[in-house]
Amino acid sequence: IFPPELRFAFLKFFNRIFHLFSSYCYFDITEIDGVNTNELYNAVQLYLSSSVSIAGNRLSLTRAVNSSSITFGLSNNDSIVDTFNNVTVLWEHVVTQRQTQTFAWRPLPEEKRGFTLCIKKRDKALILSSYLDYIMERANEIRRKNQDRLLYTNSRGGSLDSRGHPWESVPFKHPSTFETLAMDPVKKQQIMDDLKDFAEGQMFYQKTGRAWKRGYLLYGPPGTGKSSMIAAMANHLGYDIYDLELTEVHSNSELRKLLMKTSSKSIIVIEDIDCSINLTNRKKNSNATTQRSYYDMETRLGTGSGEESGNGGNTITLSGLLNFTDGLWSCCGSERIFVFTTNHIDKLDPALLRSGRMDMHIHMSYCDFPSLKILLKNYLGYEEEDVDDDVLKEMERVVEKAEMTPADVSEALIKNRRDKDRAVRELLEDVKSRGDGNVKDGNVKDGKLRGQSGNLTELEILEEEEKRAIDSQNEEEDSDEEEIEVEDNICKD
Ligand SMILES: Nc1ncnc2c1ncn2[C@@H]1O[C@H](COP(=O)(O)OP(=O)(O)OP(=O)(O)O)[C@@H](O)[C@H]1O
Ligand SMILES: [Mg+2]
Repeated sequence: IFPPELRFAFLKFFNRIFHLFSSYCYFDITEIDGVNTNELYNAVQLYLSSSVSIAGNRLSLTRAVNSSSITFGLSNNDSIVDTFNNVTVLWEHVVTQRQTQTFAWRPLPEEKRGFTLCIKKRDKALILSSYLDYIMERANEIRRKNQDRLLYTNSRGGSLDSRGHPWESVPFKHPSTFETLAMDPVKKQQIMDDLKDFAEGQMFYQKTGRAWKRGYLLYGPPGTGKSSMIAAMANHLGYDIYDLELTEVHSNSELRKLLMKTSSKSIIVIEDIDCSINLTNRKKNSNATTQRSYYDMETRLGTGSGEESGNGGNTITLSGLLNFTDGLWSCCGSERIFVFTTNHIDKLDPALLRSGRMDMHIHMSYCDFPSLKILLKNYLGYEEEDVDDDVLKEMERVVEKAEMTPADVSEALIKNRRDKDRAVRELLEDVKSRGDGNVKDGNVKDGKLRGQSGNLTELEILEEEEKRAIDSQNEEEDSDEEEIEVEDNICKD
C-alpha cells in the first residue's frame, strides 16, 4: 500500500530509534573493503577458528590444498560468544548473496562475507583500543604456529584474482633449516643472530628512524645452498616467502603494486637477479655477455641506468627495483626481509651493492670441512667420532681444494646412503680425485669442468669461463695465499 520510498524511510527511522535505545553497538568487518581484501576479516576468522573448535555447535571445516591442518570456521550466519578482559562480545558470521553486478572492473566473489561484532555500548572504548589489536596479534601467532606459511609467486603476471591479489600462494613446506644447512658454523651463527636482532628490533628501528626491513644478498656458485638458506630463514623466523619473478613484471608501477600487496613478516625473494633483469649498464655490456643471457630482455627492459626508457613506460628499471627495496614504497608494511641471490656478483650494478643497500652480503662457498661434517651428520647420521680419523684428516686436507658444492657432496652421500661405509669411502675418493686434480691443474678453477661428465654444453662452458673470470677477480683481494699456492704448483709442473 505504501510506496517503497516511504517504506524505506520508515524502516530507517525505526532502525535509528531502535539503536538509540539499544544498549548494543555493532561493527561490520567485511571481507572485501572496497577493492582490497580486509586483513582484519582474515584475522578474525583465524582468531575465532581457535575458539569455535571448542565452543561452536555448527562449524564449517576447511582444508586448503596441500595444507596440513584443518581450519574450523563459523558456519554461515552462525554466531559465537567470546570474552576479553571480562567483557562479553558476540561475533556473527554474515554471508549474503551478492546482487548481480552491473559492471565491475574485476569479478567479485559471488558471496558477500563479513563478521559483525556486537558489544555493549559501555564497553566500546575498551574493545576498540585493545581487543582488535589483540585479535591481530593472536591471528599472526596462530598462523605461524600452524606452520602453514605460504609461498607466494607472481606467476600470473600482473593480473589480479577475484579477491584483488596479484600473488598466488601455496603452503610452504621446505624442510631446510639452519641445522641442516651446511656452512661455516661461525658464519651461520652470525646470520642467525642478525635475523634474531632484526625480528626483535622493532624498538630499535623506531628509535633510529629506519624502516623495519633488512636486505641480504646471497651469492655463490650454483648448488651451494642459496635457495636452501632462504627456506631456512623463513622456517627460522616463521615468515612467508614472496618469490618475485621479475620476468613477469612489466613495469615499475606493477612492481610497486606487488609490493603493496605483500604482508609484513615476510621475505621477499628475487632469485638469480643477474639473469632476470639487466641491472648493469646496457651500453657497457652489450657484447657477448648479454647475448648469452637466459632471457633476452633487451626489447622489454629499460637501460637500467635509472629512467624509464622510451617504450611507453613499459619497463622495469634498476631505479624501480631500488625504490622497491629501498625507497619510500619499501616501508608500506613492516618487518620485511629482502633477499637477492646471484651466481655472478660482478654482474650487478654497483648501485645495488653499495653499503646500506643490501645490509649483508653472504658468500655461499664451496663445501669446506665444517660443512662436510654437517652433511655427513645429516645424510648418514655420522658424528665426527663415527668416522675413521685418517679418513677425516684426508678429507680435511683435500676438501677445499676439491671445490665441490654441498649439492655435489649431498648427491654422493644420497647415492650410497644404505651402505654408510661405502658412502664415506666413495666420497673420500671423489673428493681426493677432484682435489688432487685441481692442485695439478693449478689455474683451472672450477671442479665441474674436470668433473664427472665431460659433456658440458657450449652455454655451460661459456658460463664456466665467465665464472672463472669472476672468481679470479673476487679472489684478487682475499686470497693472495692461494695464488701463491697455485703458482707454486705451476712451477712444480
Ligand atoms: N649449504 C648446503 N647445505 C645443505 N644442503 C645443501 C647446501 N647447498 C646445497 N645443498 C643441497 O643441494 C640442493 C641444491 O641447493 P640450492 O638449491 O639451495 O642451491 P642454490 O645455491 O640455490 O643453487 P642455484 O644457484 O642453482 O639456485 C639442495 O636441495 C640441498 O639439498
Ligand atoms: Mg637457487
